[in-house]
Amino acid sequence: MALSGVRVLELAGLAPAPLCGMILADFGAQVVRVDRTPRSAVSTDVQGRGKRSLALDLKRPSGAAALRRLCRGTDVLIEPFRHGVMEKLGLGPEVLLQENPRLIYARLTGFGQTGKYARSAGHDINYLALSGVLSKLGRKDENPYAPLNLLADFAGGGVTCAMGIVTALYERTKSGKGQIIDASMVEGIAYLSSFLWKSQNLGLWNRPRGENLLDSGAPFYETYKTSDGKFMAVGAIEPQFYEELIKGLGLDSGKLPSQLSFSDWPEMKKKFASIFAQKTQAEWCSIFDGTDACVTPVLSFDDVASHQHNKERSSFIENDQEEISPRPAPLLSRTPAVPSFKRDPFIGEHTEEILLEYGFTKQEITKLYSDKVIEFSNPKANL
Ligand SMILES: C[C@H](CCC[C@H](C)C(=O)SCCNC(=O)CCNC(=O)[C@H](O)C(C)(C)COP(=O)(O)OP(=O)(O)OC[C@H]1O[C@@H](n2cnc3c(N)ncnc32)[C@H](O)[C@@H]1OP(=O)(O)O)[C@H]1CC[C@H]2[C@@H]3[C@H](O)C[C@@H]4C[C@H](O)CC[C@]4(C)[C@H]3C[C@H](O)[C@]12C
Repeated sequence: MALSGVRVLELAGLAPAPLCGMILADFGAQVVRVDRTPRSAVSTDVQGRGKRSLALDLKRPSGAAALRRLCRGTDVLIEPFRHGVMEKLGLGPEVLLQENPRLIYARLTGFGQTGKYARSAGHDINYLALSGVLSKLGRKDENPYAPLNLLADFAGGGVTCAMGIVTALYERTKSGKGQIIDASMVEGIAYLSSFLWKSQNLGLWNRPRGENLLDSGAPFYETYKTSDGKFMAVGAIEPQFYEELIKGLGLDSGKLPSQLSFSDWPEMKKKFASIFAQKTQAEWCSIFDGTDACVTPVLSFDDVASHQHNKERSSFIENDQEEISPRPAPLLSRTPAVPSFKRDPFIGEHTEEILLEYGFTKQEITKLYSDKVIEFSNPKANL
């Protein structure tokens, strides 16, 4: 796999850092999640695929010293705390990079390492708000609306940080040097929104929220309810595709206002809605599948894996526990990701084997254990 041989330590965090670690593990890196001890009964990390767990108390001097030692033998550290936490533990980048100049120290936070909010708590919605993007999301006359925690946590956070890590790993092949990555989710999501900034001059966003081309203003870029309570998604932007949509709906474009007549959009939406409400989702699929009308079913999580297209591409996978989840993307032709099919690790499940691998002796491990700095988990006790 592309990242095989890369050693990663991921300090356990909430949502973005676990995704970042899972991406690296899916593409072949050896990812160790450093969990807290005393451990809670169950890990809250649902993105532990392919990782192993080491339970280590970083607040104890010997625990922090153990992490320093682990960092000397690792390529990447992913750190998910607000600014100042690592410094307080004596584990700031100056210390760790001095001991291992090849280390890539990835700091994945909401607000970044500097600035007024660097030490403030926050979550996805706050980062999205500060990036400016939240102000664009939502329907007409409604409050701004955050699409779950997908944008800041995962796109602007986990994925962007993984890109930073892979870029730094590539650069290191030339310089031999590591570096610090300051991955702010506010900036990650702002960067992802470059298109919105750059397209302002095209007049795409001149109207209030919810009245523009791609923000649910246009009738041809909308979801519509079907007679069986499901939905269809319509994205017929280009005139030739719009024409196919009109045909599929049984309308005559000669008798309709022009596609880009903004003032007619609200009425056109009502018309489209009443037509979509007359057939089931399956009926609409049989009309639109195989056309260029850009009309697709809005699939539920129950239906998505069995949809013919997704099945043909094996886009979803099932692990040993019969849990279905998305296959890693993108597909690399020679060295594709090979996700683990095993269950996620229990906290502390691999403490001993990891420490041995990183050069700790049995005696050192026993001492850390008797000092309650590390913890082991017996998987059978968790079943
Ligand atoms: C799914 C829920 C999560 C949703 C997340 C969401 C919407 C997000 O936006 S996540 C993005 C959050 N932001 C960031 O990650 C940015 C950077 N981080 C931060 O800003 C902060 O970390 C913070 C604000 C997120 C949290 O602040 P906090 O004060 O708690 O932490 P820090 O200041 O960073 O300091 C960390 C301290 O911890 C010490 N530490 C760390 N590691 C160790 C260690 N190994 N040993 C010792 N000590 C350690 C460190 O030293 C710091 O100490 P100090 O403060 O003294 O300096 C899920 C959210 C809640 C989940 C549910 C919940 O857990 C209950 C159930 C549990 C059960 O097991 C499973 C079901 C649950 C219902 C569970 C379900 C879900 O997972 C949640 C709902």
